[in-house]
Amino acid sequence: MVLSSVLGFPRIGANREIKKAVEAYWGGKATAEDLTKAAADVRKASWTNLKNRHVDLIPSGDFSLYDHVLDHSAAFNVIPRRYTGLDLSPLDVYFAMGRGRQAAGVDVPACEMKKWFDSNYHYVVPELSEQTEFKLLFNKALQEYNEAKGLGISTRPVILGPISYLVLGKAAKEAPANFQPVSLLPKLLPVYKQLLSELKAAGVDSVQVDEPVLVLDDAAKLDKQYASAFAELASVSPRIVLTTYFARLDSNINFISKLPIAGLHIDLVRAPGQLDNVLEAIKPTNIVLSLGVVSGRNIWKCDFATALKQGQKAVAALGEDRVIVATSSSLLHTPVTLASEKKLTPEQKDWFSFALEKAAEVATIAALLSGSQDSKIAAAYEANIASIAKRREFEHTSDDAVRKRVASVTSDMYNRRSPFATRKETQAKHLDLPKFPTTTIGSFPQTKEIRNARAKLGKSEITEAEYEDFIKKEIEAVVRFQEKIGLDILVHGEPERNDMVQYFGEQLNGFVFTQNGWVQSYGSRYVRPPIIVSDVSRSAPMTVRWSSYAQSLTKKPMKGMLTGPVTILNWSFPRDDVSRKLQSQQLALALRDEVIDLEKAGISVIQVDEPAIREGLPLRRADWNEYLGWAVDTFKLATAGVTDATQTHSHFCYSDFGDIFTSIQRLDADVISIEFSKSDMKLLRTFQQFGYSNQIGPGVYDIHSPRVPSEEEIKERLKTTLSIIPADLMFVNPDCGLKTRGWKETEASLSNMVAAARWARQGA
Ligand code: MET
Ligand SMILES: [Zn+2]
Repeated sequence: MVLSSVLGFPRIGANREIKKAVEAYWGGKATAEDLTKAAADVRKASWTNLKNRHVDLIPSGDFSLYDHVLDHSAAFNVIPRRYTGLDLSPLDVYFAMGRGRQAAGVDVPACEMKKWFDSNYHYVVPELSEQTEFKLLFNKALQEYNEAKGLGISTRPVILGPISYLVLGKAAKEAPANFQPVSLLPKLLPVYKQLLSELKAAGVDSVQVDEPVLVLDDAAKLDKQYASAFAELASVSPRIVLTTYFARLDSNINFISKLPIAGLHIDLVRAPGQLDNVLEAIKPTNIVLSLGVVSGRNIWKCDFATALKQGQKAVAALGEDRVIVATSSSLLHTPVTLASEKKLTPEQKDWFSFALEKAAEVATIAALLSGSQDSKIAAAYEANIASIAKRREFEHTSDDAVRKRVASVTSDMYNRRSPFATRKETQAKHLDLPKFPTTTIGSFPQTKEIRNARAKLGKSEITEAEYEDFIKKEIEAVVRFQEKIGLDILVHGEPERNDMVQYFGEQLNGFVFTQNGWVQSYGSRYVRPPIIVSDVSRSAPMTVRWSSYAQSLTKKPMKGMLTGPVTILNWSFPRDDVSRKLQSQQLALALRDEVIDLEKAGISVIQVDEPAIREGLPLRRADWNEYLGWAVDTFKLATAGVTDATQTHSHFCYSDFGDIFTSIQRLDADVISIEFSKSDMKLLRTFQQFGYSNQIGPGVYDIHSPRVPSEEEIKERLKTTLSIIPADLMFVNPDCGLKTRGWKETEASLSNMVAAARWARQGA
């Protein structure tokens, strides 16, 4: 019989219970016991729901209060010294690592976060060195397995594999320059052996060991480590199902198929082409193949016919007992359930599947492959065929004007009129900025009042006019605040925006929205990605009135603020019937019109944020050029329509930009701001090494933590930065927008930042 499986489930809870509970705990409004209880309730609901949808292999241990990589670090005693000896409970140490802590005499910044592969989820980066003393402090997978068992639900524990854990980590400060985290594998393995043998002793039948780094090019060099590690683990472990996702295994399958594993999971949504290769490699073995046919990364209903074809091929090669139907990855990246969506039309609802609906899909496909005679299964198949046909019909309706406009884009539309050096001079005259101009990344604190006003407007409890008034007052307050603090390029603060992508999606044609489609970005921060369903166009200016209102309040330059085409695309659920390139081009043309309109309205500094450009980079290097080609081009298409006097900015965060350095240069933005405050200076050295020619504002402090950086700290940072970046190219700004911060810390931090910039001016 073909079994069904789900690799992981959203943690937020159907009604955002976990977000609320965690934030209440942080705010001192709930106890640790309250939090533990909320977590247990959500786990119970998830397991029960999966069981009710007839999923055979239900995950446990994948739940997290903040991040699953952080969970492993906490359990493995990978706790940097700065978080110990502070007299904090283990739970508070855990949260301090995730988000920093500044209270009652304790002042520690958060650990670094990084994007989880090519998703918008961020994990907390383990810090490793020879001094790391791995110890199994607790066995989370076992605890949750037993918890489910107590509820009468049998589960398959999920853990992050040892090699991925190390590769995703970084060298701690004390480690020598050439230190490779993966060199710690022999020291880490005993911990995994203990963890796995405890699972086995508890009666666990099989365990899901995630090794997502196996889809990366560099994994080819780790073949020996994989062979020795899994040989050791297999001897003490329950049966191991090795899971890979988000891309293809390519030649790595050659060594993977020789590992002593019971099962292998591959992603057939992202990489359907790998099936033949993998089947051939594992056919002579006993390995069970888990087919990731239901997308864990998008929300379109699965096309059963396609999934069945893949499934039948696998069954023909391996037999029913060696095939599992699964989600392509954890469902962490999808919302919990369509059932909470009250505003989608029945037609739209019929297009989508969220996590719980996807669970039903894997179960149905598995039943179909097992030759089920159940009439409900047959009916589900019929219904799927009908839905898919209807969606295909809808997809064929296109907006001809938009398609024609994309086709008629000319090459001069991609380039500014003059080269950067000329523009820099023109802008210097036009803007009259001091040396080391200070600015922010755009958003100011999204206070409760702002969220309330928006909610009230949504429920028609206040009128449009009242809302406008409210937003105007907010903008005015933000402008006055920035003048008082002494910033040089001001922003309007983005109070009118719920989210930097959703806000634009709501005003563009071609998008639909969910009410409750929350997806975790980091910690307790969740976003509701819009869904692109058809051709994209702009009906009217989107930001001009707010920006020009803000500009009318001050003599200082007001920066217009837009989200770039690649980021809108990457942070939405894209269509799967046309290319990402085409969707990005359509977005770029809409934004180009907006940029030109802003300039016409007297806005001389325009920032087009592309924080997600790096995250959209394909995981396999062979695919990079194609992506970077259109990603950079579409950014340029969006921004290049202005005169030399207009200063374009762009912003990037959370990435290893070294990889895409030449593409960042090719964007040709006049100023870029980058997040790097938590990484080391390596990134800036890359810019130096390659001779980045335009202006740059390396984030001088970390906004993802409530912690206030001291003036001294910022000066130190400026000093180091200035040893690498020429003074006349340097801007001074935080590393990202301030929307998640409170006013108090914002005021303190920005004042320190401005003071540090003034100090730098004197010295320079
Ligand atoms: C994730 S990047 C955020 C950029 C946006 N302009 C903001 O400030 O918040
Ligand atoms: Zn950012």
